[in-house]
Amino acid sequence: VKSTFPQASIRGYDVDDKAVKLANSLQIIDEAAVSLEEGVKDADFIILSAPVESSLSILDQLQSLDLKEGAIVTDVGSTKVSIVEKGSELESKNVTFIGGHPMAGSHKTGVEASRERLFENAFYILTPSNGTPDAKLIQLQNLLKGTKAKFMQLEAEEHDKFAGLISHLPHIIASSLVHQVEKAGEKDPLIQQLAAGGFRDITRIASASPTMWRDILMHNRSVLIDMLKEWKNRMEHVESLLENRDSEGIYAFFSDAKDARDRLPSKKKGAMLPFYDLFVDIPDHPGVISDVTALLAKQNISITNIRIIEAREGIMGVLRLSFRSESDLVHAKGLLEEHMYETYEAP
Ligand SMILES: NC(=O)C1=CN([C@@H]2O[C@H](COP(=O)(O)OP(=O)(O)OC[C@H]3O[C@@H](n4cnc5c(N)ncnc54)[C@H](O)[C@@H]3O)[C@@H](O)[C@H]2O)C=CC1
Ligand SMILES: O=C(O)C(=O)Cc1ccc(O)cc1
Repeated sequence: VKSTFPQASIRGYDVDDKAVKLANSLQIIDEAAVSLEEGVKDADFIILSAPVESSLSILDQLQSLDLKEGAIVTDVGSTKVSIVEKGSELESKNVTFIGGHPMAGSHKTGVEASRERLFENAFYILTPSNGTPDAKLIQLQNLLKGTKAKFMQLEAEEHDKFAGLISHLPHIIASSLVHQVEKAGEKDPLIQQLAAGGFRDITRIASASPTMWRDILMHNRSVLIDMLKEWKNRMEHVESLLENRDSEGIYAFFSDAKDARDRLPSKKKGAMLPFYDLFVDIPDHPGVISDVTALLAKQNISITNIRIIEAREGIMGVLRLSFRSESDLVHAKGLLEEHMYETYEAP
């Protein structure tokens, strides 16, 4: 928002004080509000970015708070039907609710996982309802144009079906795989050590916030129940291919999946790329940053992003280094600790 509207003032509120403080010191917000009430009064736009169940509770609270006439409220939740239904109640206050879902992110949570270009080239779904004035929809897209996302309008029901299939079901499957390996690992701890490569790729998302995912499942229940039935049928099909030693069928199972996977539109820079962050405490004296980067360069560890956080005069600053892979991160951490730097990873 700031890149397009430098004059805009962004007020942030979170039930967790630490989150607001960090957002303030990273200059993601201009001002911390002490309460929801203070945060929303006079606001032209209100963006809810809490887990779905919490956003529903915030929408309830907004009903009894003073809001500016004509204000636009939107959210970024991963499910839309229940949110859009609750949001429409704000019409009685002359406030427009438009559901939103930027379809990009990562398995990381918290303010520290925010990125200016996170939504670049990603689809940003908006779910206006029949009564949503066109002018309000245009105003919201205009506000968000600095994200450089590709806006798309969907019905809330349609959204929940699509997101269920491409995001929520895969999340359940990833977490189930981790459970299966964890269970087997109780008997045979070597299994966990061997779980690398493909297993880590396919299960990365299982490291995401359990609160966020509980809420997503609770609010896309019926869609996911149907999809799990279909999934179980598919697994039974694989099982029967194995039981029947159907080598041709097994080949076709993989070959058809490969063809379909290879036809998917390619990933564009900026969208859905995982990142691995390491935070390094840096004393406030010249040359420290070049020392850190030189140490990593000598070991051929590439940094994909670097940012200095909270470097005010006279205090210890924090350097955020982003890497392409977890192994680069682990390597860098070891190296910097050997050189007496204090490091820590984002939760
Ligand atoms: N993580 C991701 O990759 C993506 C997440 N989303 C959606 O965005 C929303 C937020 O997700 P994240 O930013 O990842 O979660 P997060 O856990 O990083 O942030 C959520 C924040 O909401 C705060 N919060 C909870 N209840 C609150 C309340 N009643 N009032 C004020 N603040 C409250 C929490 O303290 C926390 O700081 C979720 O609805 C999620 O479905 C959408 C696209 C991508
Ligand atoms: O980690 C990833 O790759 C994601 O896909 C993150 C994500 C999680 C939830 C969403 O609704 C959208 C994106």
